[in-house]
Amino acid sequence: MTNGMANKSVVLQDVRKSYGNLKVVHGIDLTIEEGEFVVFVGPSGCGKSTLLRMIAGLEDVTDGEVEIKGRMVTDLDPSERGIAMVFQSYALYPHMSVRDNLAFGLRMARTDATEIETRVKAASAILKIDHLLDRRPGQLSGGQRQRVAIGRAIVRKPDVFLFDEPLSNLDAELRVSMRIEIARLHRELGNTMIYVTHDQTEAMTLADKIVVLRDGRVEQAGTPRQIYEDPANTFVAGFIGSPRMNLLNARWGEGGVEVAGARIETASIGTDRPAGGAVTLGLRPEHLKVAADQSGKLTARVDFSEYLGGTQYLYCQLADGQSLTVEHRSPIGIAAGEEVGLLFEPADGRLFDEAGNRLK
Ligand SMILES: Nc1ncnc2c1ncn2[C@@H]1O[C@H](COP(=O)(O)OP(=O)(O)OP(=O)(O)O)[C@@H](O)[C@H]1O
Repeated sequence: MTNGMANKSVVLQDVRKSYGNLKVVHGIDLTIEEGEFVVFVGPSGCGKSTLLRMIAGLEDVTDGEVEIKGRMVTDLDPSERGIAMVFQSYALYPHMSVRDNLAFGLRMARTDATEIETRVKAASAILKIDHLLDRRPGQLSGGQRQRVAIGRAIVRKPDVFLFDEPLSNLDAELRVSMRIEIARLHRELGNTMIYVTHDQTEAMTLADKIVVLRDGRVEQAGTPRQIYEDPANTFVAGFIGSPRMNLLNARWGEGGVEVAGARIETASIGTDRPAGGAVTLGLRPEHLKVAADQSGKLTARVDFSEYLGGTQYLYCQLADGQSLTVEHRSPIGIAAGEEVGLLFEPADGRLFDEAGNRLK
């Protein structure tokens, strides 16, 4: 039952899930190292919560194996897996004080009373909720409730923390500060954490490893930087990054690709194919710059411009009607209707084949 690999925290082997005839998770293999912060991200319905709940033991696995800290836990109850889960809905007991909410799970597990007190004290200090211990959940703000929910996980001293969109019910400002709190918590506790979100900023800022899911499959797993700079396909390229990466329909030409009548040398992007075939050129908005004199690698008409203070977004159209977003650091006085030349380093471009897979 034990594989002897102490550094592996959670291992999924060909994990599948069906509801009746509906297959929602299609065979996922994933290894999560001890202490890693892993974020499952993907569009609504891609199966992230289902996958997390299968790790937790809240959903049965239709096929495959789940291993936690070298133990096969596929058929074990949630309470036997060494995990603690934090839900979006907080799931606190409304009639109990914060102190009792924190202590409840430990009392059920017949933990010694002094030990309970010590752990409740330590957790509430970490989360700065010591002054709220005698209140009930109804007397707390959303952010405070979520802290209590996280505290309840901490007191159990789990091997693995599981978070299911824990910040979705909070307003934007509080989400940012709680995000930083969770990062700090991970640094302080050093536990393995698995976190589900559809918020790519949370994914990018919290994760050691991001797992991008679509339709019950892993599209790519890697560090935030790998996912951002080396997306495996157009789905990942378009999903991570805001504004989105521009994905332009192009054709192979001589020594490069042709987009909207312009020729882009692709030697530095590292691939070359026979002329005529279709290809997608990916350009991040921040890699495009407006040329001072209208010359440039691409020419575009500005449809709409948004001034954001530190940056300016230009929503443009190329000669062939394809749209393109430019994120201009150092705002410039450009108005809708103007023609602009756009500059970029070809090496910043990313090429994808007709199936959407990255070409190198
Ligand atoms: N109990 C169920 N019965 C049938 N289908 C279900 C059930 N629970 C989930 N599903 C389906 O499984 C798929 C994955 O759902 P899941 O909740 O894991 O997605 P998700 O990526 O977490 O989405 P969201 O971000 O919207 O929460 C969806 O298509 C969903 O409709």
